[in-house]
Amino acid sequence: MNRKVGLFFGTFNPVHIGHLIIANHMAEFSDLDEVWLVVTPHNPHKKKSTLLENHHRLEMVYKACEGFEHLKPSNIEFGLPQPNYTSTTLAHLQEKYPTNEFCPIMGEDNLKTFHKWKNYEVILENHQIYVYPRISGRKVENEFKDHPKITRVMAPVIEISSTFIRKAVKEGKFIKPMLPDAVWDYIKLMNFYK
Ligand SMILES: Nc1ncnc2c1ncn2[C@@H]1O[C@H](COP(=O)(O)OP(=O)(O)OP(=O)(O)O)[C@@H](O)[C@H]1O
Ligand SMILES: O=C(O)c1ccc[n+]([C@@H]2O[C@H](COP(=O)([O-])O)[C@@H](O)[C@H]2O)c1
Repeated sequence: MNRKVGLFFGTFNPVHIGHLIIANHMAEFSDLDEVWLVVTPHNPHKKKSTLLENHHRLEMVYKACEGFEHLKPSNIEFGLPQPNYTSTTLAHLQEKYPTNEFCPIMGEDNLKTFHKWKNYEVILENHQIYVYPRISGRKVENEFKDHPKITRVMAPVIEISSTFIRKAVKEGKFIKPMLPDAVWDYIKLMNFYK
């Protein structure tokens, strides 16, 4: 049987409830059978300076997904060339799991810069992209507006970022509700982001 797998890519430094709510919402309220949270070693558009090691970010995603039947952590990009281009990862996954149908998941904000991604036309040709709403100023008025390969899924908008969390932890703020409990505990235990 073909499984429809949503791919939620991110650096997850750290994974937070904003990520988890979207991933779970996609798994529960769209036709995706499951959602993989793909931990990216190096986003082509971001600096690596404040990044925790790959295995720590993966461990936090693993802890965040525990107890969610349809959410899975993925380290598939760890063995691929860096920076990690999504088109390369998709080609690799399709070869490894030929019967799965892979559908990248992205926020509406990412759709605005999607034309700058490497081989974005190839991604659109071969994959259905699932887009959820974000608050991000102006609406998307570009070539992707009513694109047939884009499926929109309504989901709650939760404006938390990993940047905010890293800064708050550094300042000693108590922000436990913004993170899955096990992730908060792990950050404390390991003394991350101090
Ligand atoms: N609060 C949120 N709600 C929904 N999607 C989010 C949220 N925060 C980030 N995302 C999206 O989740 C994916 C992974 O996010 P990423 O790991 O880059 O987190 P981030 O919080 O944006 O990180 P940073 O603040 O370090 O840049 C990206 O596609 C990003 O756009
Ligand atoms: O393939 C690309 O050209 C490309 C360009 C920018 C971002 N991405 C991927 O998109 C994911 C989310 O990006 P971001 O910037 O919203 O954190 C991240 O895991 C990146 O690897 C991919």
